[in-house]
Parts: sequence; C-alpha cells; structure tokens
Amino acid sequence: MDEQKVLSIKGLLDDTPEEYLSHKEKYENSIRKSVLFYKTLHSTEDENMSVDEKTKLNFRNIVTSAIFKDNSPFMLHNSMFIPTIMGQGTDEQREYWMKRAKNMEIIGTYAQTELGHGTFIRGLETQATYDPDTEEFVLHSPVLSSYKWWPGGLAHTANYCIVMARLYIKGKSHGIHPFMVQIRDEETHMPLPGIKLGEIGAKLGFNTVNNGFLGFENHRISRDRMLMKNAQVLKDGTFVAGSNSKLTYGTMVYVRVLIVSNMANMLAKAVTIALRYSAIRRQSQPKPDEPEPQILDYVTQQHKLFIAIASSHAFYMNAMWLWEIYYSVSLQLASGKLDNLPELHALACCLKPLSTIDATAMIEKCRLACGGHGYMLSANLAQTYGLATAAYTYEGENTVLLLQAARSLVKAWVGHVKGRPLKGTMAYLAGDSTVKAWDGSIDGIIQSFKVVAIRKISSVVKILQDYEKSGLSPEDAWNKASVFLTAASEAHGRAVLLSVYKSEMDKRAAVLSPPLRKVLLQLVDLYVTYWALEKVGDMLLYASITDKDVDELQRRYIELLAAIRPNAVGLVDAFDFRDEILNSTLGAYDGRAYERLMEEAMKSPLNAEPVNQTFHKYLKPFMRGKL
Ligand SMILES: CCCCCCCC/C=C\CCCCCCCCCCC/C=C/C(=O)SCCNC(=O)CCNC(=O)[C@H](O)C(C)(C)COP(=O)(O)OP(=O)(O)OC[C@H]1O[C@@H](n2cnc3c(N)ncnc32)[C@H](O)[C@@H]1OP(=O)(O)O
Ligand SMILES: Cc1cc2nc3c(=O)[nH]c(=O)nc-3n(C[C@H](O)[C@H](O)[C@H](O)COP(=O)(O)OP(=O)(O)OC[C@H]3O[C@@H](n4cnc5c(N)ncnc54)[C@H](O)[C@@H]3O)c2cc1C
Repeated sequence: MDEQKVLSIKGLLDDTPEEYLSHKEKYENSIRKSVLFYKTLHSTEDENMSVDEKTKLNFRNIVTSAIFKDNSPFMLHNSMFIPTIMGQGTDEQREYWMKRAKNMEIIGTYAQTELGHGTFIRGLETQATYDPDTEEFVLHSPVLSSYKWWPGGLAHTANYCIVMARLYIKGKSHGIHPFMVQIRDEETHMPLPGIKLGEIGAKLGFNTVNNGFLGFENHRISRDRMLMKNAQVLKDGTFVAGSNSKLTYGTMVYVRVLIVSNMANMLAKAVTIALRYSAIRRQSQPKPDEPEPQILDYVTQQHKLFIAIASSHAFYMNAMWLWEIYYSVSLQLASGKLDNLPELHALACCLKPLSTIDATAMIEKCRLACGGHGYMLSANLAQTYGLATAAYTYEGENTVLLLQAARSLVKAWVGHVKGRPLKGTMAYLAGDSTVKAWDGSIDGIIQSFKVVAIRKISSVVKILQDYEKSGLSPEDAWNKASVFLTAASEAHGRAVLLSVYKSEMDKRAAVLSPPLRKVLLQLVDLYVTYWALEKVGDMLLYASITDKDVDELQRRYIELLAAIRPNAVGLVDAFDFRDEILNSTLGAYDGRAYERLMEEAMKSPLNAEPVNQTFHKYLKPFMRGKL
C-alpha cells in the first residue's frame, strides 16, 4: 500500500507517545488507529487481484502496518481468520464469510491454543458435539485447561472466531476441526450466552493485540458453521473424513511463510535504526589528534550490524521463494494432489524457526549496538525485539517445528539409504558428503553447509537406530536423540537459507547495474562467510577446513566489512522506511537523534511540572525525619 497515503491519514500518528498510556488506553488507541488504517487499506485493495497478488500486497502491508509500535488488534483478522475461511471453507461458506470479513462487517480471530495446550493440537480439549436432532454442534469447555487462551483480538475486539475444537459424534472423537463461531452480539458486542471472554493480561510485547481467553458453556451453533472443505458432518451425523487430516493445519503453514517475510521486515527496521544512529554517533578518541570517530567506523560495530542487512535480504529472498512453493502447492491441493505438502511443511518448519531465531538475536544486537539510547523505548528497538521474539513461540514453537522438520529429514535419509529417490530441497542429501579439500568460494562454502547437513542427518539416524537396536522404543529413542535431531534440522535450514539467497540473487544479478550488483553480491559473500565462521566447528569436522583456511576466511570477512562500509547507510536507506514507520528517535532520516531524544523526553508526563507532588507528600517529611 502507498505509505504516503497511510501517513496522510489524519490522527494516525500519536501525539502522546504510546509508552505513557495505560494498558487500557494503549488498546483503545490501537483500535482507533487500526480503524483509520483499515479504511485506507480497503481503499487500495483491488478485488480483481489474484490471491498471489493480494498476499504479496499483504507482505507489503506488513511493512506499513509497522507504523504501530505494537501490533494491531485486527492482526489475526487478516493473518489467520481470513486465510482459514479461504483454506478451510466450502465454496458457499467462502462466498458468504469472505464478503463479510473483507468488508470488515465482522472482525475475526483464530482460536486454537488453550490454557493447557498450544503445541499439541491433537490434545486440544474444547468439545464440539454434534446433535443430529437439532443439526447443531454443542461447544463446551469441560475444564479450565480447555479454555482458549492467547488468540489475538479475542478479548474485546473480535465478534467471530474460528474455533479449533475436537469433534464428537455419538460419543466418538473425530479429531480437531475448524468451526466458525459468533462470540459477541453484532449490535451490542456483548458476549453471547454460554460464552466467557476476557483478556489474558500484560505481556512482554503484543500489548495492543488484545490476546484473550474464551470458555464455552454448552454453546450451540448450527451445522453449517463447521468449515467443511476438508471434512464434513452430514445432517444425520455421518462423518466424512478429508483426504489428509493435516489439511486442517493449513493456515499455520501459510502464517509460517508470512513470518519469514515479517522477520525480513522487522530486521530491516531494526538495522536501519541502529546503523543510522551509528553514522551520527561519535564516541572515543583512538587517535589523539583526530576528532571522535563515527561509531560506525569501529569494525566491531560493523560486525554487529552488517550481517543484519544481509540477513534481512536473505530472509526476504527465501520468503519470496517459499511463497511461490506455498502458492503452487496450494493450487495442487485444490486439485487433490497432496504429494508436495510434506516438503512444504518441512521447509516452513525450518525457515520459520531459523528466521525468527536469527532475527530476534540480531534485533537485540542492533539495540545493544546503540548503547544507552538503544535502551530508550523512544528508539523503538525494544518493542521491535518484543514483536520478533514472540514469533519464536507462536505459529509453532521453534523446537517443535525443528523436530517436525527432522521427522521429514530422517524419513528422507532412511528412504535414500534403501534406494528411494530424494526430491526437491532434500535432493542434495544424495550428494557426496566427503570433502577432500576446503573450497573457500561462495559456492564451495554453500556446498560445505550441505555436507554438514548430510553428515548431521546421517549421524543422528545412526544414533536413533543404535538406540532402537538397544531395545529403546522409537519414541524414547527419538526423545533421547532430539537435541541432535534439532541440530540436523538447523543444518538443513542453514543450507537452504544460504543456497536460496545465493541462487535468488544470481537470478536478479543479471538485471542489476554493475555497482548495485557488486554491493548486493558483497552482502551475499558476507552472509556466507559470516556463517562459515559462526559454524567453524562443523566446517572443521565435516568440510576439511584447515587453520590456514580459517585465517583466510577471517581476513576475507574483515575486508568485506571494509568494502561494505561506504555503502552501509545507502543500504539501509534502500529499505525505504519512512520516519513515521521507523517510529524511532535514533533512526530518523535527518539524523537529529539528540534533538529527538530530548523532544520525546519532554513528552514524559513527569516533565509537566518541576516538582512532583510526592516531594511534599513523602520526600520532605522523610528527609526531615518525620516518617
Ligand atoms: C491495522 C494494521 C493491520 C495491517 C493489515 C495488513 C495485513 C498484514 C497482517 C498482519 C501484520 C503482521 C503480520 C505478521 C506475520 C503474521 C503473524 C501472525 C500472528 C499469529 C499469532 C499466533 C497465532 C498462533 O500461534 S495460532 C496457533 C499456532 N499453533 C501451532 O502452530 C501448533 C504447533 N503444533 C502443530 O503444528 C502440531 O501439533 C504438530 C505438527 C507439532 C504435531 O501435529 P500432530 O497432529 O500431532 O502430528 P504428528 O503425530 O506429529 O504427525 C506429524 C505428521 O503430520 C504431518 N504434518 C504435521 N503438520 C503438518 C502440516 N501443517 N501440514 C502438513 N503435514 C503436517 C507431518 O509431516 C508428519 O507426517 P509423517 O508423514 O507422519 O511424518
Ligand atoms: C504473542 C503470542 C501470540 C499468540 N497468538 C495466538 C493466536 O492468535 N491464536 C492461537 O491459537 N494461539 C496463539 N498463540 C499461542 C501459540 O500458538 C502457542 O504459545 C505456541 O503454539 C506454543 O505452545 P505452548 O505455549 O503451549 O508452549 P508448549 O508447547 O507448552 O512449549 C513449552 C516448551 O515445551 C517444549 N515442547 C513442547 N512440546 C514438545 C515436544 N513434542 N518435543 C520437545 N519439546 C516440546 C517446547 O519446545 C517449549 O520449550 C500466541 C502465542 C504468543 C506468544
């Protein structure tokens, strides 16, 4: 969406910094701004856009929606409620609900996680019992742990939600299915009878997303409220299973893809702030007869920040590549072809964790690189960290997803050993995993990362098999080996991230001007070299790197930092964040960080008066020994 259009919305920008609002005021202010934002958002969306175009617009909107220091209470409406209707509804359900949802006639969320279960979906306890006499489902939360807990917008914003509940028919469980449930009256917004709603309280971040809880007391909904694209319940209670029970998990795969692009965006924001500040901040005097240098000229500062620029590019390239795979698999699923779904799931289970782990760590490093001023909320680095670190957990906790990916990798490797062909992004596992001599070229290092993955996968399979030979059950063997299963998944994810970043850049390089091509390929080189040094232990173990090769890599890394330095500010300017989107005293384009820090400080309510009323009430009596 055109950011100029967004920023021209009157009242969208806060005059009172959000930091000085109460918990309740923050929410109310976010609703006010979200309504303004959505009105503009709607005026720019073209109904004739393809799903692919709309989703890429959504990727773009993520950037614009960052205008809020925290996420909107409408976030789940866009990112999960609508995609679930699209992915899980029948044609007529889509027809009816998409119109209402896209027009914001209703606001929805996605209620899956419960107080007692988040990861283990098959353990969810919310019940949807079919009553054939009335052709209704009875929704019920049998115990406290079955209360829905966490869904964004659920507390006071949404009036509808997708409830993932366990379907019972004649006492038999048929697994977890999606149900469209109205939770509040459309006129009064009061919770409907048999529905308990509330907010879960203050959090590290996401404090305007309005995460809530939801409990059902035998609440009835009509049969047509079960989203029945993938499985159906007939009027007489006959259950018709879908072709694959995991199709119900489809929205989560979509969001995991969205998260990879969101990490690219969050990291780009943070490094823009930190790098611009590093260009104006001068500190220390290494050379007595020279002025204090820009802290950006300290190589340690470049080491902290330049990898964040390259990583944002890497995540964005991988996200666009993954989106194309997601989009083509979705088209295949629509025609009943399921065989590429496992690979998409495994890829999302690698790239969502790695992008969130790296982005969270690098955003924190951007904050730390700004010294004391990075600790100010007005810098907007702490809030950016808070938003990013949430993605480590939501949409599939990272360890759990890496173990899911390991499941696919182990299956692929065992199949390969038995002669079954490998395909897609796992085809490289059939490659030669013996490295005679270290190849320090970009392609050579990427190949070494593939060798590391092959060796880690094969060795953890051996551990599993040895445990099972020793008499352990497959489940116990799996648990015992799980640390190295996640390590094997991470190695596979690294190999994918590196090779996709390189190949996607190579595709684009041909159309770039030579100077731009040079700078962008320097970032690819930096990214590959950085990770080879970060994983030097694996390179020593599996890729025949020698101490001389490491010396060479270190010198190359230092030279790359120096080569990128002249273009560093230009590279973050190229992310093209407007000041209002950065929302940061340190990252503004004009570089007036000190003036902005002081301007923001003066907005503190405490600065409204020179003497606070506690002096006369407490301090003075205290200091006069009268307490
Ligand atoms: C005004 C401003 C607004 C701006 C508007 C602009 C619009 C932009 C929108 C938003 C702006 C910001 C965007 C930010 C990015 C999006 C953020 C969205 C926020 C979301 C908030 C959080 C939401 C949630 O967290 S929802 C809940 C998520 N929960 C989970 O992910 C649970 C994780 N657990 C699981 O997935 C499963 O339990 C499991 C996979 C771990 C295990 O499942 P289970 O059934 O037990 O399976 P198992 O027995 O282990 O067998 C595994 C086999 O199943 C296969 N499989 C598993 N999952 C899948 C799958 N998803 N697809 C396909 N296959 C799957 C697996 O491969 C195994 O197969 P095998 O052959 O047997 O090995
Ligand atoms: C900011 C935020 C927003 C959210 N928004 C929503 C929302 O809108 N809708 C919604 O439905 N949910 C939402 N969630 C909930 C989120 O999906 C869950 O928190 C997430 O799925 C993790 O589940 P959990 O919290 O039960 O953690 P758990 O699964 O209990 O994880 C706790 C620990 O147990 C470990 N663990 C669990 N299972 C295994 C295993 N099989 N093997 C090894 N280790 C394991 C994990 O690795 C982790 O270290 C949100 C969460 C957050 C933080």
